Amino acid sequence: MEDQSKKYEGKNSVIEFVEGWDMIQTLGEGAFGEVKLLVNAKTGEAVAMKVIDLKKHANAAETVKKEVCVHRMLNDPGIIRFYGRRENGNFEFIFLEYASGGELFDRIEPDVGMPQVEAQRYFKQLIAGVSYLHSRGIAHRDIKPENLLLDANDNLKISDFGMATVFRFQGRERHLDKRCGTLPYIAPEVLCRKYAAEPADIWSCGVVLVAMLAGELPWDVPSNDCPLYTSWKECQITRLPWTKIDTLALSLLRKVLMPLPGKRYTIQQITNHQWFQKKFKENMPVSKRLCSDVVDAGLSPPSSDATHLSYSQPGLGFFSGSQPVHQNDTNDDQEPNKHLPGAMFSFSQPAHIDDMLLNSQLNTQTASGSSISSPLQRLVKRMTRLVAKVSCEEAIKHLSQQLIKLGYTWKIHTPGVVTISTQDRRKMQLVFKATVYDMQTMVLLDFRLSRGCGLDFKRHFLAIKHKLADILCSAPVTWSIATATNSIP
Ligand SMILES: Nc1ncnc2c1ncn2[C@@H]1O[C@H](COP(=O)(O)OP(=O)(O)OP(=O)(O)O)[C@@H](O)[C@H]1O
Repeated sequence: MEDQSKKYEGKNSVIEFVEGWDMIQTLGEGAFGEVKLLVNAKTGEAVAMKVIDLKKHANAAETVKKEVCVHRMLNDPGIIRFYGRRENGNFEFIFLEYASGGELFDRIEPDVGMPQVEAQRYFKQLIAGVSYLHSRGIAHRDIKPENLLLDANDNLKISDFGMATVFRFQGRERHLDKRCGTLPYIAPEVLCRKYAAEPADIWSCGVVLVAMLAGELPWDVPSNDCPLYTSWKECQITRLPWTKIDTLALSLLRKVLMPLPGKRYTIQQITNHQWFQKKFKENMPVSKRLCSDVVDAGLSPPSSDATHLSYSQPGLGFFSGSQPVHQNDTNDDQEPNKHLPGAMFSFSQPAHIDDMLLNSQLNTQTASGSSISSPLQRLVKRMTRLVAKVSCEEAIKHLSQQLIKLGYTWKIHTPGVVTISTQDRRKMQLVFKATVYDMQTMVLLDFRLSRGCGLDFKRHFLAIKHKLADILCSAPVTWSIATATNSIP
């Protein structure tokens, strides 16, 4: 088959990955590579593709094999669907259900969190997903808001099975001993002894709940040399973040974040708890919020319900007709583009359906002239994007100057991508990237976390945003739509 990808090489265009499937944007970055969005130019179907550079890390191949092995066993609405994998040279490609709502992490406002009603909804879905995993004998071992994705209907999906393992097989359960996870979310027993799988995941869910209700993490690490943790153990709840959380939620957290795993609440007990069952008053239904955002922007409301505003998801073997991807196949017939997309996408010459839709969102009109109702529209408050009123070059220049003033270390490896390095509040490495996109009528600065604490990343983002005030659009008419849409790059 002709390698169509060659046609689209170049940093200023959308790249066709395999025939009919365009690589639109980078969705995120992980330890072993990037996650890209693939869209079928004809049908609009969307797929997330995890690209793993097997040569980059010594243990990448083994880790990925295990991840695939676990993930392909799972089939539940609360879990990101696994479609298949493909290997090509040094790269492994994993095809996954696309979660167009982004990360749960993006819904948490630093130091604030989110309304209880929303936190409860996400927590219920998280617990349902974890319950399914445990019923299949799988422990996730890295539950945190960055690994909890949201679909077009704002439903939570557990993702990233890189640390997952089987703890129960044919009715026989084993204790785990691998110390893995992310320190602030990890259960205390994981750090010091063999541990039971289920209570350890449940603990991490509790920390996610704290992050949702308070917008901050309760401790750096649950060990006795961390004063914030020891004070929790001693039931001292008269300080932050506990003072931000209401009594009923706190009473649940006391049981979920119970240091002794044997005394910790089980999923059954969590679901029976009053806070879990309480009917909180809705602030405003999502669909109403969607309409009011549109009205705020001076635009006509969408014709369809928010629940329909998504890409459709292909079934297994979504390349059928050209190149089927079976879950355990390695298929080299179609050469994936080795040159993964560069930065500085330009949408000035839309050649694909996606480009038109992207532009239509910004212009509030679809190519056919109808008002906002494209299936790509998603109401996602991505808080780490900015719109500049200057050119790409000026935006980068200004950003670089401000980064120097603020004392950051930064580099430009790829044109249009500024990589910023610093330390988080725990003195751990924090790396994030600012990618500058030319959107024809405006310049978009998209900040994304590469490594480190997500909440600290947001704090740094706000400091940088403040310094960039001079070059930012204050209130463009289309901005609430643009920011609210996860479909722009
Ligand atoms: N299916 C998906 N749909 C949309 N975005 C996704 C999807 N999968 C991953 N992402 C984005 O890419 C990011 C990195 O993905 P993921 O965590 O799976 O990679 P990883 O290499 O396993 O990362 P980690 O370093 O956490 O192990 C996610 O946090 C998310 O923002």
